[in-house]
Amino acid sequence: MGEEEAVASPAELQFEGRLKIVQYPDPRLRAKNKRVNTFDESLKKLVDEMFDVMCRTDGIGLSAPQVGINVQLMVFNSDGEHGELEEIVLVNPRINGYSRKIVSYKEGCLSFPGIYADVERPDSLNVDAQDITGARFEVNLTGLPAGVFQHEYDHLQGILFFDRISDEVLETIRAKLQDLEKKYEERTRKPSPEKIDARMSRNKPVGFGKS
Ligand SMILES: CSCC[C@H](NC=O)C(=O)N[C@@H](C)C(=O)N[C@@H](CO)C(=O)O
Ligand SMILES: [Fe+2]
Repeated sequence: MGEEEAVASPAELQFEGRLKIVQYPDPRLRAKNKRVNTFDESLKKLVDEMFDVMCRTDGIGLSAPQVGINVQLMVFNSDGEHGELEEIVLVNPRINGYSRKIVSYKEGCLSFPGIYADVERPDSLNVDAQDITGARFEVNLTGLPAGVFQHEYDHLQGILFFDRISDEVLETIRAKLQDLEKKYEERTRKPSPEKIDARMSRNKPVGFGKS
């Protein structure tokens, strides 16, 4: 039997003032994210504020741990039926299956300002999630929305985009990651909780589950 997943208390969905993007190597990006089972005004406020931060920072998707709230929640924009931008909210998402087709996309992450790298991911997938009211739904995603979903879903598992790239590609962004580690140490006066140099020798990027 699998491990029972922790559920967030209503207080864990609450926040004061404006949300701010948490940058690598902040440990909240690697912390466990609890399931949400409170579908109330606090959740709506959190979602509204996440869309606001995402727009202000030129993001195309955002996960709750990136604003320091360790719960299984993500938001992103996708093309609606008539071409207009649609706001998508996924609570407690789960991936049912992936396509065999793999595509490469130059990804950036709001928690790594100005850093981009090619990441390979399945082109489409089928997902189960709950909406902001708690209602369950299933959706097929393809192309950019599939890529954004997988990027955010990884955040909910504590996986960051550079975990999925080869050592060769990692080498091209290593100095910038080290700059972020240094900035974190200066800002917090604490040692960086992770160092890219410790990862450089591990040559196998994180893989995908069932296809
Ligand atoms: C391809 S998935 C990127 C999702 C990411 N979300 C959270 O970290 C994100 O929004 N990254 C931005 C840096 C991004 O991709 N912005 C767009 C639009 O400005 C870009 O092309 O840089
Ligand atoms: Fe990200």
